[in-house]
Amino acid sequence: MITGTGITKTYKQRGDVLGSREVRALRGVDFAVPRGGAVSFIGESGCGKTTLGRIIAGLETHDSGEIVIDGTPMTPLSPRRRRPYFRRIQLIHQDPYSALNPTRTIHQTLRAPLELRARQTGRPGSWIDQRAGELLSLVGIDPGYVLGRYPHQLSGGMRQRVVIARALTVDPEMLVADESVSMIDVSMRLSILALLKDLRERLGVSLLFITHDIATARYIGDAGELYVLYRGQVVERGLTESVIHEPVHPYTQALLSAIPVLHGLERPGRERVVPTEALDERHADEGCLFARRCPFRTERCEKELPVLAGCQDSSHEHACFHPQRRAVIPVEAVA
Ligand SMILES: Nc1ncnc2c1ncn2[C@@H]1O[C@H](COP(=O)(O)OP(=O)(O)OP(=O)(O)O)[C@@H](O)[C@H]1O
Repeated sequence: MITGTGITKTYKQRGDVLGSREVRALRGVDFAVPRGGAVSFIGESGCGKTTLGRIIAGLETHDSGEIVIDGTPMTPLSPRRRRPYFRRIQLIHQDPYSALNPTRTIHQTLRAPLELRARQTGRPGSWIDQRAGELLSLVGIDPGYVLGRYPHQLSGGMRQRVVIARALTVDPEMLVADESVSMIDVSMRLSILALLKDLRERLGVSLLFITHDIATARYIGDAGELYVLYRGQVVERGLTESVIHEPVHPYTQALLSAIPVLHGLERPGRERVVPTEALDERHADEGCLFARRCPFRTERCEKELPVLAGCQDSSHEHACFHPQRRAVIPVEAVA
């Protein structure tokens, strides 16, 4: 079980004539990924998804909050003592092209971490090549075909499978997949997603999926939870099917709509969700983070920040002063 409580992260960005500025990538994110569970984070570009994935995988530090892995809080531990915990969490990068060393064959790529694993677990040297073969078969590729090849000799889909096999060399408890299919051919995407689901079922690894695509989140996390992230804050969270079928936060509703228009409104004429580009986010830190784009905002929204809480009208949590089920035109309806 991996949990995070109140995770914050602020970056200092060097600016132009206006000087440097701070970007609050994460503003107190709470999450829980149960053993063998599936959790998806969804949100548009810049909402903090990648930052969160890297923090969870131990590749980035956070400013405040706590990550607890199997009951052990990480903050009091030295970086050296944290390492074995974070090794249980493997990040699968979105870009299989840059994730593999182009000068190494697939055999060399898998052999290095397996040698370490063999030493850690007291296994004989003969186990290493046998395990490399097993892992490649597990991810659906013929070891005989790929072991002697270099990454550039493989298709994008195969490369991504090798990246997944490499992640499995350390027997992880959780895979963090950051837009893992966005950079491979459309025809290959579904099979990689199916592979991740299959690995979850067969190996019992939990899956944290980070995406901007609602259809992907739905496919991967059908039996799990969906977190909707907006400007570093979780604005809606619950069972994936519940959030998708009965979203109550206007941002989730906009994400689910094929076009950013919400129907069934009490305030006709103001229904358009303002596109992000139209906003100067620097001065938008007061009140609800979504208020300036929201067709349902009231005075309260401009002054107070809503926090994540449950409500009578839905089975999941949201951070909104005016949560309401509203009809959404599903993405599939506009193909
Ligand atoms: N190393 C960094 N230095 C400064 N700012 C950063 C850094 N990494 C991320 N940011 C900023 O933090 C915010 C969140 O970025 P992040 O990459 O986590 O978002 P994202 O949702 O994954 O976006 P995308 O889907 O475009 O990758 C963005 O405004 C981004 O510009």
